[in-house]
Amino acid sequence: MQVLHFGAGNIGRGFIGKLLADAGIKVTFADVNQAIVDELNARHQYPVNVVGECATTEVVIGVDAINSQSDDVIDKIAKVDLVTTAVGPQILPRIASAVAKGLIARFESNNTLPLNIIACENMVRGTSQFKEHIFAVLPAQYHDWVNQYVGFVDSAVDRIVPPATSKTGDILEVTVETFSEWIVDETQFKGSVPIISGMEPTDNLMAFVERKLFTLNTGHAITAYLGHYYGLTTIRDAILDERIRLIARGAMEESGQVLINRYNFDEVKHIAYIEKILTRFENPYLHDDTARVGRQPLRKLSPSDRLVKPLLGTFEYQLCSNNLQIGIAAALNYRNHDDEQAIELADIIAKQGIDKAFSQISTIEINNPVIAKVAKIYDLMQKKDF
Ligand SMILES: NC(=O)C1=CN([C@@H]2O[C@H](COP(=O)(O)OP(=O)(O)OC[C@H]3O[C@@H](n4cnc5c(N)ncnc54)[C@H](O)[C@@H]3O)[C@@H](O)[C@H]2O)C=CC1
Ligand SMILES: O=P(O)(O)OC[C@H]1O[C@](O)(CO)[C@@H](O)[C@@H]1O
Repeated sequence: MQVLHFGAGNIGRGFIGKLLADAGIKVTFADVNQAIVDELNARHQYPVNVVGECATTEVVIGVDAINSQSDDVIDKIAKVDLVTTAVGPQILPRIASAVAKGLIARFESNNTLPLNIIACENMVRGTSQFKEHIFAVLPAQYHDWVNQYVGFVDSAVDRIVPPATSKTGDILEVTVETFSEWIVDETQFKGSVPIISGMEPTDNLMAFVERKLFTLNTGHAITAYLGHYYGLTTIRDAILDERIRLIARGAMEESGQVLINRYNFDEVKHIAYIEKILTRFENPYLHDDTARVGRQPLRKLSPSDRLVKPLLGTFEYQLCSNNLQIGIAAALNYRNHDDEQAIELADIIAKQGIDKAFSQISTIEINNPVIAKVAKIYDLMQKKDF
């Protein structure tokens, strides 16, 4: 089996590429970072530090790489069995055209073997969204053929992999936590579902996607934004701060009540899931900056993402949302001159005022009482009086 994986970054090298290579699959990375591409082709292997109570270094072998802006990508897509991505949601539209050209090349070479495409991004049904970008640039005459032979498989991906500086200066070295979870929608595959150790098929993907995104990512983002508010630069320091921990845990529990109502999750197991997440945030072997976890606050405040979507869920089931409101106010209060979206967020608030800005970003009606409640907390935070 052969895979083309877009994005030789933290998740690409540290999770998805590793898992596939460990399963004996031939992995080719496609990336825009030529230094990484060259190094992968020079060595065909790289080290992964798996850190937790027992630390090990595992070497991923047999890999190579191509530049994702070269025509090599088109040739590869014509031949491989699987395409995966871990590039970031904002990059998916940018690689759609290369993938569309690859699918045309596959059609022209009459390759009717099943191809499956899996986007491994922090998104709800990210592969389905990727398919829309691909179909927007793929001429209509190929749509039926692609629908017949190409599976667009949604997934949920969970492993904390912050950027880490190698002691030896190795640009390929990556450091990951022990925990990992990759869940794929078995109903969307073309051909038989491949058996790959570490890739778990399910027929109930939405429950897993929402459980991960609206628990781990909700708590993580709130920890990052409150950490920033209190002047703490790492997730570990932030989650060890009792004020932040209470709110992050409370927000995960509020979001959890929505999930329990929606998916009938077992309450005791869900609380245990939250506790496990809190220990993962505390991992003393990972250095994870609040700026990484809080990156792109406009995306994180959008209606279908980890902050506002759980809040909307509390309206649906008439549940309490005090901690989510604090977390959202902290996100609105996030300022970082190195983050384009944080700059844009500050600009929107300066021009429109907090009430209108939050209403516009979240799409919540301006008259909804939650707008005023969040704005009040935001104002206190602005005055450093929260
Ligand atoms: N790092 C983490 O702990 C986790 C990240 N994720 C998700 O995985 C995705 C990737 O995140 P990271 O690996 O952390 O980011 P990263 O920034 O470490 O890696 C992204 C890679 O994509 C490459 N890239 C950018 N433009 C490209 C293009 N046009 N073609 C090919 N490659 C391109 C970059 O050069 C980089 O190597 C994101 O959607 C993130 O939300 C999900 C779970 C955990
Ligand atoms: O990658 P994003 O969506 O910007 O968000 C950062 C999040 O990604 C992760 O790194 C992995 O899920 C989380 O640790 C964190 O909540």
